Amino acid sequence: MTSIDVQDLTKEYGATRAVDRLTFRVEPGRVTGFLGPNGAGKSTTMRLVLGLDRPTSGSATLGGRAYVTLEEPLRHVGALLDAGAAHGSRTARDHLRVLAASNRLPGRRVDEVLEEVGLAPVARRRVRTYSLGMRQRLGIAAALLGDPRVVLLDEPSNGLDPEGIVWIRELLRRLAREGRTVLVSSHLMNETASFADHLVVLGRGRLLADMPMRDFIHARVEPSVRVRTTDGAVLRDLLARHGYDAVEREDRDDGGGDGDGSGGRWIVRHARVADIGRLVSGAGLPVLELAALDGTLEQAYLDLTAAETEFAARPASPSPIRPQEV
Ligand SMILES: Nc1ncnc2c1ncn2[C@@H]1O[C@H](COP(=O)(O)OP(=O)(O)OP(=O)(O)O)[C@@H](O)[C@H]1O
Repeated sequence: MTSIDVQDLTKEYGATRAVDRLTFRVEPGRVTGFLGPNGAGKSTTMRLVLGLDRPTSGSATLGGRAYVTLEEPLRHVGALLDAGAAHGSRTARDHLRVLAASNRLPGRRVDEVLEEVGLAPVARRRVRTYSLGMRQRLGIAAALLGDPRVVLLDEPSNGLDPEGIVWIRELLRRLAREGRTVLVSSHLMNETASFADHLVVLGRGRLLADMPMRDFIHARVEPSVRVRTTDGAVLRDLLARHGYDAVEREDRDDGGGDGDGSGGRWIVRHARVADIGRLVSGAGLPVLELAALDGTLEQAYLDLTAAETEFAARPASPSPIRPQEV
């Protein structure tokens, strides 16, 4: 199995330390989301892993080997770093055929990956006529060409239409199921939440988090419960007697209640759905609605990176944050 190992990695550009003593491992068989604010060092780290730049110190290896020592590297590692990398005057098919030939890959792989990324019908068009999303698909085709064990994708959803976004999500999940090592950078938190199992988060070149996505969210966003019963006042007193901090939330649609005289929904902070359900039904109150409010990756991420964002356009959000009251 091929992991990516980043060990004490540092990269300086003049006075800028883009990557700062970074150590983490990307394991096979899962999708690792690579997150961090603009300028955090994600692309630089990927470039160092791919041997496109030399570290100032430390190392980045694939299955224990530096990229530059790999023969026919596309057979080991596929990467999408810059969707504009293909030559505009070439057709997509020719672009891939050149790549395949230089890595001694069979020509049939070109047609297979063009089919896989949905570009087969336009494969003979020049790349300069491609839209951003089509170029992105071509970059992904190039990454998959050598059937590699390791896949690194920098912002793969960039420019993709909704169908393309669903497609990339399913592709990433499948690559992980096949036991490949998949590292994907993104600024789209909902997207990342839909495909990542694990997260590596950077801030100003340093490692801020390296953990399962679920743990990352649970550690930062307090769990809450949404509940509605036939009698809001009785519910409020009951919850208060048991020490729960609950607030009534006006319904957005009709300004309160569902026409059944029950009042609005209550959001109970620091609560688990089983505890609130037991309490309310134990008191004999009919439950009209009961739901766990899970924190989102976006909330957890913003909480962590608020202090790390070099180019923040607004003040940091208060902490701790609550799940979205949807
Ligand atoms: N070739 C370079 N020369 C000088 N500085 C660079 C170079 N490449 C990156 N940097 C600097 O290194 C830091 C990290 O940049 P990097 O592109 O790795 O961040 P990133 O996390 O990928 O950001 P983004 O999310 O905006 O793509 C930034 O301060 C950037 O300006």
